[in-house]
Amino acid sequence: MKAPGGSDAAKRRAGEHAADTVSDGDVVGLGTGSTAAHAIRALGRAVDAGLDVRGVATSYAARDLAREVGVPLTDLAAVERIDVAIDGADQVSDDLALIKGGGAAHAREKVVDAAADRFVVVADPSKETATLDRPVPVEVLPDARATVRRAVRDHGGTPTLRTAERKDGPVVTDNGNLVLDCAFGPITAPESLATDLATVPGVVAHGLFVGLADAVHVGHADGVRVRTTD
Ligand SMILES: O=C(CO)[C@H](O)[C@H](O)COP(=O)(O)O
Repeated sequence: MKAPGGSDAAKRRAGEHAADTVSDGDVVGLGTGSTAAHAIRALGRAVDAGLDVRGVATSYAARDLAREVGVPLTDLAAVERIDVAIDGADQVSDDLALIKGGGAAHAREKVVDAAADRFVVVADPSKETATLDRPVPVEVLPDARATVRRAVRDHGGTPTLRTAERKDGPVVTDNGNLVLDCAFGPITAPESLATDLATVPGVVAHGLFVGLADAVHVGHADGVRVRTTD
């Protein structure tokens, strides 16, 4: 479930600013979504200008874009660590907890973002909130959708199977799974909800990213504000 709106100029400023922090020789996690796409395009231009990096894509979409703009790719399965990951978010709280998965790519995004020495989030101001309150995307094994739905309800959530306007039936992720968007209202204890969801059998990955982001680059009309946990 995509977060509404957000100015493309602000997204571009954030993406380009984060791409500027990549160093020669880095293995770079390439996030998914319209804001991370600006970072990938900026990296493509930097590669044209001589920067030596290898990208690790978080989705088919990120991989296709990286190929199109000339960012050399390596396989996630071939790397043990990543220097920096640049990825978008659907919501960012005051303490840099995130909701991700608007593009249903959060399972692979979590592996890549968590493996990075530096995880840089790119966002526009519409993503900022004091307390997370958007539905949390939960990727589930298809056959576990009913049991996971019940477990989500037991944890106080309201699950909705994700569908797409231009497809009959449910959205199927890059990993062949389904997504339940789970509304919990304001999430005042994201860490404990994250643990609860992660331990439900059949959950492949959920979109709460707690304690992972090192910095958030927020694009504004007049520049970029960098937020950190310090
Ligand atoms: O988590 C994601 C994909 O699974 C995206 O990073 C998130 O949806 C933000 O996308 P956008 O930059 O287009 O607003």
